[in-house]
Amino acid sequence: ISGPMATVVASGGDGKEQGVETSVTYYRLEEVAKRNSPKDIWLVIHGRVYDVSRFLDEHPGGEEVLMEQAGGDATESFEDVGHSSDAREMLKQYYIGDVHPLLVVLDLPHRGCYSLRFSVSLLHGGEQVLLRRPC
Ligand code: HEM
Repeated sequence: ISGPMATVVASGGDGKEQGVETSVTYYRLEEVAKRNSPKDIWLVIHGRVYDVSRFLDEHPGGEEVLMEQAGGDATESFEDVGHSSDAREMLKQYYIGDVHPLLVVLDLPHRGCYSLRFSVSLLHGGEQVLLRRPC
């Protein structure tokens, strides 16, 4: 992988909706991690990448909690708060792309143990892959 991101164009649905194409930009966690300054903040929530730079001032929970998660995976803290459905709806405004499942694997640490299950829907119709580095 040479660049920080990859863009994949997938045609949607069963092929009946002709001309409907969804373009998704995939980011590496490495690239997201760089966006951690007060003027440039990205977060990952449920595998999706959000640019919340212009949301800092508006967040009802304050900017500090967003700063703490800057450049990282905020899924757990986002869920712990029990955000309302309105809050979930707001996410769409800041969505910029997905974390690519394969790029997640490339970003995994070479040391330490982990066990990760993910689906490679792009390659094989939703097949589940279990990746494990034992302790
Ligand atoms: C783009 C991502 C986020 C959006 C759109 C968002 C949106 C909101 C909204 C609309 C509220 C008002 C209450 C509600 O409707 O649930 C809220 C409250 C809150 N948020 Fe977020 N939030 C985001 C990320 C986060 C993250 C990552 C944290 C990390 C801890 C967080 C912590 C909080 C807290 C603590 C409150 C409670 C404030 C209170 O009740 O006094 N939020 N958020």
